[in-house]
Amino acid sequence: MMRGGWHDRPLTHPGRGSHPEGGPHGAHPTAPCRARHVPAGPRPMTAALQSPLGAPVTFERVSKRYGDALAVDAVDIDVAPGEFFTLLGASGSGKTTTLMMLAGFQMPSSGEIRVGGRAITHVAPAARNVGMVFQSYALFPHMSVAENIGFPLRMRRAGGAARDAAVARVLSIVGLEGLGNRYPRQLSGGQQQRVALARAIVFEPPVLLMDEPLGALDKHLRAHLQVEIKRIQARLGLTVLYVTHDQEEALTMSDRICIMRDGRILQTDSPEALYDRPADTYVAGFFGESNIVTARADGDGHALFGPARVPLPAGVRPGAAVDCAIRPERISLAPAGAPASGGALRVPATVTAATFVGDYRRYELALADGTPLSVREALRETRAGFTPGAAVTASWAPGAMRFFVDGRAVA
Ligand SMILES: Nc1ncnc2c1ncn2[C@@H]1O[C@H](COP(=O)(O)OP(=O)(O)OP(=O)(O)O)[C@@H](O)[C@H]1O
Repeated sequence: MMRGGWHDRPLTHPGRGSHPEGGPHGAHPTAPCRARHVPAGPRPMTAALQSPLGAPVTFERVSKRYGDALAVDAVDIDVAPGEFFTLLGASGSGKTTTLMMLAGFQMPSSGEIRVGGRAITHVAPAARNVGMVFQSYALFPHMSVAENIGFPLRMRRAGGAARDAAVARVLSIVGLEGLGNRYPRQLSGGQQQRVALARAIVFEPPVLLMDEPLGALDKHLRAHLQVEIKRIQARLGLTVLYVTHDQEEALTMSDRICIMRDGRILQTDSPEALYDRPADTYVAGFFGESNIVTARADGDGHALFGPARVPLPAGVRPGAAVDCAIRPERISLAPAGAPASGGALRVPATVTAATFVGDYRRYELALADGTPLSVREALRETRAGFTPGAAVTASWAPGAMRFFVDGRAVA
């Protein structure tokens, strides 16, 4: 929705799963249900129709308490101008509450939020100038597509010609040229979500909030719109705060991802860093798979991963229980007895299961002492796959391993 303003929205708060004319977001009973009124927009229309750069967004020690429950616990977030920033976490981790505090629909219990360097914690939603898109499209059913998209501009008293031009422009940006006269009920789910996106960006807000915007769409359409949203965001230079619980979506779309759990931020990093250097076992478990063996550190800086003796990072004290992790795709397989490549850890194993999964093969192995190991091998035309019972050597670079003590990564 537009500018986060109560005036800009259908009469109910368009939370996930809610219909524009239906009940408010169940998890947010305090959401606004005000009648529309014409706001004093923060910028004159002429400025709003120029292309602005995205604004930086800062949360400083922001908490939100509902009664006894701490939904968001002293979070610090810094989003750069034009950055695609994703909040990712399990259900109830505080993602939506964080977004709603930025939109102005929830008031922080403590801390400060700034947009473009300006403290907005006590600024009314209408004056925050953020665009919003929700899983439920929250379109006005009695308005045409063009009227829906032009609505925020009308609320900002944009003249007819300027409004028509802006609507035509965003219709083209979201790929809906020619559909301006249709009504929402005459559109597919994906098209309706494009209208919602067009409506959120028509006044060119420097910050766009998206809360599970693709959650209602099928997988194929999701993938398509993910690319579209990224394209539009890059083209307009918008700062995007995006909420999802889909890790693949987060990895594909984000410049940085902030992992939330129980209202806290566990790690904020690039997708690559989160995948390769998770700060703890929870984050490691969030993305992809890992083979994890818990072992005792010996007095010589090593631990046994099954039968393999692996070097540990400096700083692991002797006797500590260490979770030693290696991702399935970092392991190579060769027939037993094949020449060794230098530097790799090499472990004899037996294939217990082999599965063809299209672009890769997945193997389950048993190491000599029975330790199970999953391997994911990209298909190579030059070699046939191994079959169950085959004797193989599994190998990987020691540097590909990650180690955790008491759940925290040790580097
Ligand atoms: N209005 C409210 N009153 C009381 N508790 C609330 C309210 N809104 C959210 N909560 C609680 O705050 C916590 C965080 O909720 P929030 O909706 O932010 O999580 P989320 O990560 O967005 O979850 P989901 O992915 O399921 O939407 C949850 O425990 C939730 O039950």
